[in-house]
Amino acid sequence: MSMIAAFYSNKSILITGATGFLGKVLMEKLFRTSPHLKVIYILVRPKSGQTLQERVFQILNSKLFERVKEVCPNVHEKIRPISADLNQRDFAISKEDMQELLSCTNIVFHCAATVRFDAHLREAVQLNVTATQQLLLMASEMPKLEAFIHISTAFSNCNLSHIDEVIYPCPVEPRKIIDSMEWLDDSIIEEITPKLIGDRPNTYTYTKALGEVVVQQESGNLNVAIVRPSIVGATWQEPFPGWVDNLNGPSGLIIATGKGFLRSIKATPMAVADLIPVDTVVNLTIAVGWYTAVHRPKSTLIYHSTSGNLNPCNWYEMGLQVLATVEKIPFESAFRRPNADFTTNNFTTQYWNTVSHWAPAIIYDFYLRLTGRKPRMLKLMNRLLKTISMLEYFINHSWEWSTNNTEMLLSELSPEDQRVFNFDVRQLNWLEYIENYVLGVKKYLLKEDLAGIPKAKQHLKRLRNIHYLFNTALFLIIWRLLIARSQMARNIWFFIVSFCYKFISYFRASSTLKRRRGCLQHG
Ligand SMILES: CCCCCCCCCCCCCCCCCCCCCCCCCCCC(=O)SCCNC(=O)CCNC(=O)[C@H](O)C(C)(C)COP(=O)(O)OP(=O)(O)OC[C@H]1O[C@@H](n2cnc3c(N)ncnc32)[C@H](O)[C@@H]1OP(=O)(O)O
Ligand SMILES: NC(=O)C1=CN([C@@H]2O[C@H](COP(=O)(O)OP(=O)(O)OC[C@H]3O[C@@H](n4cnc5c(N)ncnc54)[C@H](OP(=O)(O)O)[C@@H]3O)[C@@H](O)[C@H]2O)C=CC1
Repeated sequence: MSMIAAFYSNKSILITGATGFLGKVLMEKLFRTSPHLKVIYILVRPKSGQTLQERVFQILNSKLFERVKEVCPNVHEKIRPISADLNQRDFAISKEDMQELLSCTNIVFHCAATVRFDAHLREAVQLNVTATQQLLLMASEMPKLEAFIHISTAFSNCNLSHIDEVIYPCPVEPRKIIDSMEWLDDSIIEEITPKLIGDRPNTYTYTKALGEVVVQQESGNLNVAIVRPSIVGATWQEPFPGWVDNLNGPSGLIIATGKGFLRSIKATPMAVADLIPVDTVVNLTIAVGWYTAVHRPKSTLIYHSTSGNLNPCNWYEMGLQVLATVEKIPFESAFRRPNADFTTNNFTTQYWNTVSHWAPAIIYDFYLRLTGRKPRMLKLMNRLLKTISMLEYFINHSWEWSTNNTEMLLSELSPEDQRVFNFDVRQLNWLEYIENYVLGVKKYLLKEDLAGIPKAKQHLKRLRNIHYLFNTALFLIIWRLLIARSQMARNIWFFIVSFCYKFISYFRASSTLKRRRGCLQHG
C-alpha cells in the first residue's frame, strides 16, 4: 500500500491554478491514487464566457480524466470549485466560501501564476508575488493546515549558472515592490522594469524569485516547501504518454517545426535542454506535500524538479528527434516540408530569417492576394519570430541545478511509493519521450487524427515537388538574367560548360578504350 496515497485519503486539499497545465495533472493524479480524499477545493475564475461549473465540467470530461472516472466514479462530487480571482483583494471569495476554506483545508498546492514572459511588471507582481503573500496570510488562518506547497520555477534564479536548493535574496525587498506597484503609474513601472529585473530576461522569472522570498519571509510557523520545475513538458507515463494542452515551452515550437514554419532557430546545440515531464513534477509535488506534512522539516525545503544533472539531453538531440518524428508521423496541411537547423550567431540568424521565414511568407501572401484571399502568413511568421525571441535566452544558456533535496526525498520513499509517485528522471528515455511528445502535440493540441497520416505524407510529397520546381525556376531566372547582363557571367558559364563537356568526353573516351581492350583480351 502506498503511504503517500493513504496520507491524502480523507484530506481536504486546496489547489490554485487547477485549470492550468500542471494543476490539471496534479488534480488527476490525486484523485486517481487517493480516490478516498475528502475534497479538492479549486480557486477558479469565470473565463471566456464559461461559468465555473462549465469549466470544471470541461476538465472532467477531457481525455486526461478518463482513467480517474474508473477508480473514482463520484469525482465530480469531490471537486468543489470556488469562484476566485487572485488579482482581487481576498481573491474576491465569498464569506461563506472563505469560511469553509479556512476551517477545512489540510494541504495547499499553490500553482497559479502568470507564466507569460511579456507580462507587465504590475500584472506579474500582482499574481506571482502579492497573491502568494495573500494566500500565505489565508493559510496562517487555517487551523487544520498540514503543509503549504508553493510551485516556483527552476529559472527564478536564471541569472546564476549554478543554482542550489536555497532561496536567494533579491536586491529590492518584495514588500517594497508590492507597495510601489500600488502608486506608480504604468509608464514609470515600464521605465524602471529593466533596472529591477537586472540580468534576468523577463518579468516572469523576476517575480517568481520575489515570490520565493515572500514565501520565506511570510510563512511564519507554517510547514512550507517550494518545488522548482525546469521546462515542463508533456506527460511521460501517466495517465498516458504525450498529454499536453498548451503551447508553452517547447510545444508551440514543435508545432511550428512540424508544420514547416520554423526552419532555423538561434540555439546552442550542445546546451542542456532541461525539460521535465509534467507527471514527474506532479509526482514530486505530491511526495513533497506528504513529506512536509509528516516530517515537518525545520526549515523551508526547496526541491529542484530538473533533468540536466541526472539525465541530460541537449537541444541538438532534441531537435533531431523532433524532426525524425515529424518525418515518420507528419502533421497535416504543412506550410513547408519540416526541415530546421540551428544557427549560432546573429548574422546567420538574420540571413536564415530572411531567406527561410520572411521570403516564403511574402511569396505565399502574394499568392493568396493573387487568388483573391486575405494574406496572413507574414503576420503569423512575425508572431512566431517574436515568440522565438522570447524563448531564445533559454536555449542559449546552460544551468546546473543541484538536486540533493529531491534525491533525499526519493530515498525516503518506500519502494511502492517510488513506483506510484515516480520522479526518478534517470529512468527517462529521451528519444521515446520526445517521440511521444510530438505525437501528443499532434493528437491533443492539433486534434489531428492518426488516420490522416497517409494524406499528410502525400501533401509533403507535393510540397517537395513544388520545392524542386521552384528552385529550378529560380535558378533558370537568375541564370538568364546574369547571362543577359554580364560578360563575366557569360565567360564563367562558357567555361563551366566547356569544362563539363571535356570532362564527359574524357570519361567517354577512356571507357571506350577499356571496352576495346576488353574485347581484344577476350577475342
Ligand atoms: C543536421 C542538423 C540538424 C539539427 C537539428 C535542428 C533542428 C531544430 C528544430 C527545432 C526543433 C524544435 C523543438 C525543440 C524546441 C526547443 C524549444 C525551446 C523552448 C524553450 C522554452 C523555454 C522556456 C522555459 C522557461 C521557464 C519555464 C517556466 O517556468 S514558464 C512556462 C513557460 N512559459 C512560456 O512558455 C510562456 C511563453 N509565452 C509567452 O510568454 C507569450 O505567449 C508570448 C510572449 C510568446 C506571445 O505573446 P502574444 O501576446 O504575442 O501572443 P499570445 O496571445 O500569447 O499568443 C498569440 C499566438 O501565438 C501562439 N503562441 C503562444 N505561445 C506560443 C509558443 N510558445 N509557441 C508558439 N506559439 C505560441 C498562441 O496560441 C496564439 O496563437 P493564435 O491563437 O493562433 O493567435
Ligand atoms: N509550464 C512550465 O513550463 C513551467 C511552469 N512552472 C510553474 O508551474 C505553475 C503552473 O504553471 P502552468 O500550469 O504551466 O501554467 P498555466 O498558465 O497553464 O496555468 C496557470 C494557472 O493559474 C491560473 N490563474 C492565472 N491568473 C489567475 C487569476 N487572476 N485568478 C485565478 N487563477 C489564475 C490560471 O487560471 P485560468 O485558467 O483561469 O487562466 C491557470 O489555472 C506556475 O506557478 C509556473 O510558474 C514552473 C516551471 C515551468
